[in-house]
Amino acid sequence: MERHTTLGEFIIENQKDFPYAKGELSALLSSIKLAGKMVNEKINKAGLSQILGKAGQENIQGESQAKLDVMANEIFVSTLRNRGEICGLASEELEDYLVFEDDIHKNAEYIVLIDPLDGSSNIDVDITVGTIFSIYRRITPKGTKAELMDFLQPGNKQVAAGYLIYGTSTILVYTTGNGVNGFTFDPGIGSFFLSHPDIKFPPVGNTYSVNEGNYVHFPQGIKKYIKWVQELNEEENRPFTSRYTGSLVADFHRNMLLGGIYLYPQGTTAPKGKLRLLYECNPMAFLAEQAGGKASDGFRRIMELQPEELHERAPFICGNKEMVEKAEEFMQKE
Ligand SMILES: O=P(O)(O)OC[C@H]1O[C@](O)(COP(=O)(O)O)[C@@H](O)[C@@H]1O
Ligand SMILES: [Mg+2]
Ligand SMILES: [Mg+2]
Repeated sequence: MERHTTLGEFIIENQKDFPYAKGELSALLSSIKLAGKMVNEKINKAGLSQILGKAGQENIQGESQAKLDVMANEIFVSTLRNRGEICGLASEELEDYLVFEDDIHKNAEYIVLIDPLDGSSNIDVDITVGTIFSIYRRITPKGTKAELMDFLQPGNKQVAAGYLIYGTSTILVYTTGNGVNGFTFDPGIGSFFLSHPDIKFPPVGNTYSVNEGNYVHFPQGIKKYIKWVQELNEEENRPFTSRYTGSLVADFHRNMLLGGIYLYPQGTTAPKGKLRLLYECNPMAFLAEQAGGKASDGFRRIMELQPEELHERAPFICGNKEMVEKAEEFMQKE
């Protein structure tokens, strides 16, 4: 019988990538895995347990929170708080970052940023959703309280990033800067097993993911790029296929496995786009680059952007390298 590597084993085996590792990052990844299992369990029976629908309150971004947004956030915050590997946490669902002040946490090395439930508009209609996480080493000295500067680091300082996708099966995909690997959850055994080793974007892609309903608001460059992908050109395999789920994690995952590009550009109604730089764009950009793809705001590498606010947004173009460069070409021409 073929032996599948568990996520736990893989994390430990790959600790050697970090010569000075003391196991804190491995323990933190295991905590994220545990919280992911708990959220997965809730999502799988969402329709039966009164956790569909709105929570009746808004988050800092003025979005009405789904009950599952709040629940997933609580699960991640309590799991990560109780296991002492981080000194602070920031979340899409929390106005301000959390500082964990007791001694264990104060001496912790890492901070985490999360989008506890990505694709919230799809929860009640049983379409794939996800969780996104990004991990940094703190800047402030150990033994002190975490500060805003620990969170406002550019994406190229991430030590790890990943997502959980709650779809036909539940998969945890992550990178620590040595490639991207995916692990499928086996509910019968209760463990994640390596199912997608060393994921790379295929050489070419022909799928584009964008909310065309916003077309009228898009910048000229993006309008012209979308027209270009829709033109007939058999040699270049155009027109491309349009696929857009309304869940960044689901569209990114499909495009990384099958080839494609995801775009959430700025627009007249959203001058900086919709997606949040720190816990949506940066982690996906790290994964994309590690899988041979690219992520930009149309002009600059996402991972070089210097964040100024916790919940700031950024235009986001991410996918196969050539496809992103083509979109950038149209943006820069304009
Ligand atoms: O409905 P729109 O405007 O196309 O936005 C969909 C995008 O917004 C998001 O839902 C934003 O994420 P959240 O659900 O975590 O707020 C992405 O997952 C998705 O790609
Ligand atoms: Mg999101
Ligand atoms: Mg969310």
